Amino acid sequence: MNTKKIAGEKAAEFIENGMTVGLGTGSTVYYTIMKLAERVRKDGLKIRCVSTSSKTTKLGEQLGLEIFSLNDVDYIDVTIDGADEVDKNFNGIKGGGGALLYEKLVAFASKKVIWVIDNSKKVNKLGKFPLPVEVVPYAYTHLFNFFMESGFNPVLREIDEEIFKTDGGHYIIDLHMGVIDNPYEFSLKLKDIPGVVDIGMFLDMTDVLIVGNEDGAIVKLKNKE
Ligand SMILES: O=C(CO)[C@H](O)[C@H](O)COP(=O)(O)O
Repeated sequence: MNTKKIAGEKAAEFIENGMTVGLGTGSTVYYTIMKLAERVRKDGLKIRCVSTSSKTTKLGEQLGLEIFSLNDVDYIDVTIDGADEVDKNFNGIKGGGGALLYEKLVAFASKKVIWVIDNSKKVNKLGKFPLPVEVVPYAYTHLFNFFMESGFNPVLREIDEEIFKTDGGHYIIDLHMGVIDNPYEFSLKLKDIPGVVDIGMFLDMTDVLIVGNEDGAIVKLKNKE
C-alpha cells in the first residue's frame, strides 16, 4: 500500500475550479500534482499553479499545468506540500528536498496550507530529522564553523560530491541537533545569524494535515481532533 499516494491524492480533493494552487516539492505531493493534472485533463478543472521548485515546475509543465510566478499572483488559495516531520501542533521540519525557501515563501502567500505525509513523519518533538539551514555561499565556511562550535553537528549538503545548490543559488547546512525543546526560540536565534537565508522549521503555517495510512487518509484540521 502506497501511503504517500493515499495522502497525496486525498489532498487534491481540496482544490476547486478557479483556485490558485501552490504546488509543493517531494515524493508525496507528487501524487497530488498527478491527480490535479488528471482532473484538469479529464474534468476540465481550471486552476492556476505556483511552484515551489524547478523540479515541481518541470513536472507541472510536463503534465500541462499552468505555472505562474509567485510575483504574478496576488495570493494563493491553497498550497499542498509534504514535510519531513510534523508535531501535534502541525509545526514541522521541511527541506529534505532542498526547496525550503521557496516552499516557505509560497506557504506565506497562501490562505490555506495543507501538508501531506505518511505516518512515519509524525513526531512528539521536532529535531529527529536534520534541520536544513539555507545559507549564503559567500560565508558558508564561517557559518559552518559557527554551527560546529555551537554543538549543532552541521553537515554541508552535497550531491555527487558537489555542494548542493538551491533554486535560489544558496547552500544548505543540515543541523543534526536531536530534540529541539523550544522551536520558536531556536528558530529566532538561527534566523538572526547574518548569512542565514531561512531555515526548514515551519511554525504556525499549516492548517490541515493529511496522513496516509494503510486504511486510507486521515484529515486533521488544526486545533481540532
Ligand atoms: O520539504 C520538502 C522538500 O524541500 C519535502 O516536502 C519534504 O522533504 C517531504 O518530501 P517527501 O514527500 O518526498 O517525503
